Amino acid sequence: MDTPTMSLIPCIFMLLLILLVSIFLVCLKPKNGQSNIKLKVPPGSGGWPVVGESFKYVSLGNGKFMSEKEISNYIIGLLVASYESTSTAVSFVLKHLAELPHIYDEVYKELTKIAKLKGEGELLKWEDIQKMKYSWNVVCESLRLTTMNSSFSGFREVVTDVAFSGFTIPRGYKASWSSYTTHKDPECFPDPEKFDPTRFDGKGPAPYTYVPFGGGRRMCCGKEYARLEVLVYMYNIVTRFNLEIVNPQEKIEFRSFPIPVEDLPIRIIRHNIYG
Ligand code: HEM
Repeated sequence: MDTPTMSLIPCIFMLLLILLVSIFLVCLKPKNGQSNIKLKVPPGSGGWPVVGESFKYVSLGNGKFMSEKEISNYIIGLLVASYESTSTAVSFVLKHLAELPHIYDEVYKELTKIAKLKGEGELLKWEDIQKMKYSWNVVCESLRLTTMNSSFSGFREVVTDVAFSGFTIPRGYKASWSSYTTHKDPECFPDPEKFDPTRFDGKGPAPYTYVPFGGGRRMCCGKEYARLEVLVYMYNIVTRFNLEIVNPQEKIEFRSFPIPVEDLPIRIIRHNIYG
């Protein structure tokens, strides 16, 4: 019988979208009439307002409510920042695991050890996530090589004149930063194209050389949540399936997010860690 092949990206996108919308709805639901944000629940909604509608009722505290433009900006911001980033991260972790059997084997050892200490079907606990050190190093290395913010990350105001590569960027200018070149700089990461999770052992890379989540005051506020999502996903895949890449020559286009041009087909082969 043929082993199943699936195009992972659409499946991952769909699962994460459902998860995010569910979490969002749970956050919006007032608990015993009390909520962190001031919500006026639309009449007849039974306490479960739909996402877009709900924003209309969030008070800005000065008797004003959000405009439709602001609402759509927030929703698009939420989708791009949280859902595209994490689903892309998961896709590339699976790609690296499928391409590099020696890395898969180490992750498999770590994750099955955790699984076997639990009952079959028992859910992960917070302490289990803390034990996934090698697996997290693999995620970090995957994020380094296929950095999300490949061409553009956002703007920073230049606070002092900066001389760079024969150019002067004057104080007060807005500069767009990207981690792509830093992550591939051999001075920061020797043999930069090599997939090597041990770079993150011990103290790991020097400060501000590894910045997939940005840095400073505007650093990604979803980092820890993303870590949880990616590790839980990885655990559930690796403890159930072996992975084989279908087209090792598949090209990756780097737009604002890296995109495998053929949707990254991966062959999944079921295994049972309990024998
Ligand atoms: C692997 C997954 C993720 C990556 C690689 C990522 C990366 C980033 C980066 C590079 C920034 C810009 C940081 C800066 O300017 O210094 C950012 C900002 C942000 N991220 Fe993430 N992110 C991820 C997941 C998430 C998730 C899951 C959420 C929400 C649940 C989220 C919410 C945000 C928000 C709201 C901002 C704007 C923060 C601000 O401007 O103060 N991100 N993210």
